[in-house]
Amino acid sequence: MPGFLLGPPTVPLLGNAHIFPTAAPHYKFTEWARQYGGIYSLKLGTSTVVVLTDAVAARELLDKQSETTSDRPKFYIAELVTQGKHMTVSHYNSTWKTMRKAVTTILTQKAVAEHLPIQYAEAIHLAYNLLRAPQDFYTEVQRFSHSVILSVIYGKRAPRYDAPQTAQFFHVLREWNALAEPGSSVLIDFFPILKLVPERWAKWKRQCMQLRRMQRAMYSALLGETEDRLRRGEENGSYMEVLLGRQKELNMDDEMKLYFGATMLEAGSDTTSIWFQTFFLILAANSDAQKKAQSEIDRVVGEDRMPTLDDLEHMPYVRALILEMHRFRPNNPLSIPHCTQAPREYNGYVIPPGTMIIVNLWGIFQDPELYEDPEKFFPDRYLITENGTKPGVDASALRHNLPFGHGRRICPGIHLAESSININVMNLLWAFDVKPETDAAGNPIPVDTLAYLGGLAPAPAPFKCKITPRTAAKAKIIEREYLAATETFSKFEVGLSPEEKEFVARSRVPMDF
Ligand code: HEM
Repeated sequence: MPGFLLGPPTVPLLGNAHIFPTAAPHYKFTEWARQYGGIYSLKLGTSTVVVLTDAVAARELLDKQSETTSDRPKFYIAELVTQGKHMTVSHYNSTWKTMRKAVTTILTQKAVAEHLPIQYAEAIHLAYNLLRAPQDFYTEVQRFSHSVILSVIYGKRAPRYDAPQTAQFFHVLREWNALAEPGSSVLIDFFPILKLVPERWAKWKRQCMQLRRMQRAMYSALLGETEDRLRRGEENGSYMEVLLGRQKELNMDDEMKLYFGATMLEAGSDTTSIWFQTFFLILAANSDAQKKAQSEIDRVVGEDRMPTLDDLEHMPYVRALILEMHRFRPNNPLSIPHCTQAPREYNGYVIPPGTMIIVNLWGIFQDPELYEDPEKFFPDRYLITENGTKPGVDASALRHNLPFGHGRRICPGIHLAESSININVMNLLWAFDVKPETDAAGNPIPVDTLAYLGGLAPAPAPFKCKITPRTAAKAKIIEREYLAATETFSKFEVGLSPEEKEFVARSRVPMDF
């Protein structure tokens, strides 16, 4: 006899809407999980939300039954802005399938290996910029992530964060994130009557239209640049060149082409950069783990060269540190919600079609039944057991790429993200010491590792830390490698603004470190 899921008590009409958390919802969802169990439900109006704080349930429903649990929930704001063409939030339909097929061809492990030269070069540029302006680390990691994906997709790099096109991209991205923030958008989805509010009283409708105009102008300009280069016979192997040649075969209309680029740039720029902002935050708070990782890197790499990806297999502690980073502060604490397209039954519970399914990664990774002292940053746990859990615990539903999601919606950028993470973690630990900022009396000002902004992928609230080269010799090696990467960069230094050209030229004048 099927049963119904437990959850917080509801009130007529609203269900749980009056207690639905709008800021940092993963905390409340985790609190409820400890009370109602690893799978419970919430009601928002007439709709149902199921929260999974249980890796087994997530695997059974989202990995194993992926053909009926890969839809995304209704998202009216995204519909207005992108007309259903943004792959990350698009419904599980033919548009999504076309775009997913296109993305899979560029981001396979083999294809990503071909992008490694520009990833290495950008990682060296990141280290070089940190020598010159360490206080800008927060925006510099954004520039790095953006430049890598911009080169892969549009064949041009972003050498400077505050150059007009790059600044505009991050401005539009911030507007989009703010508008799509679960707090503001969820109510419209669950109480559709709000859609009828006329535009003059609904500021969010005007904001959606303005954002749509900004997005279309920006992505049309980028696409136009690629088309012009193609016409001039100046191809440089970017994915948009391939796509323009195979548009008919891939069955993409112009709007899909535009939003395909948008999805990739947004997903590729925001995520990896948040990972690195968190990395600096955690290093500033954990000097012991930092020193342990540095001594392993020094043993494997030495003083005379920078690390390479081949070195990583000889660095168990650094690999453990990366896994612990993903567990301790997952980029998407609630992954990205899925939605059922058919009735499901799990463990005797009924899940109706159209149910939003949220995987509470935060709650899973902070579960004291699974992890010893889960609130402690402790990379060694991944040296003790494969999944970092307490010895003897059933961890068969955990996997190292759990922070990248589930089933057919699993992050297609996983290989690109992993190479960026692996290269930079080794480089940065090899090259720099990261410490808390000090006050006027020289006392360290502790960082707050729980101070985060909002959104589905919350970034650490801006913070200060001290990033200093570990030795002058290492600084010189970074500079040498940066100058040697000029040839790799030059292929992607196309269509640069005067500010960017001037910046690039200035950055290639050797400094006295
Ligand atoms: C630290 C880095 C990253 C993390 C932790 C991450 C995590 C995620 C997660 C949790 C999802 C949702 C999966 C699901 O619905 O089950 C996702 C989706 C997605 N990610 Fe990533 N991601 C990262 C980097 C990237 C990069 C570099 C790219 C692009 C180059 C990318 C492109 C995408 C796209 C396009 C989707 C939507 C997939 C779909 O809906 O079918 N991600 N990512």
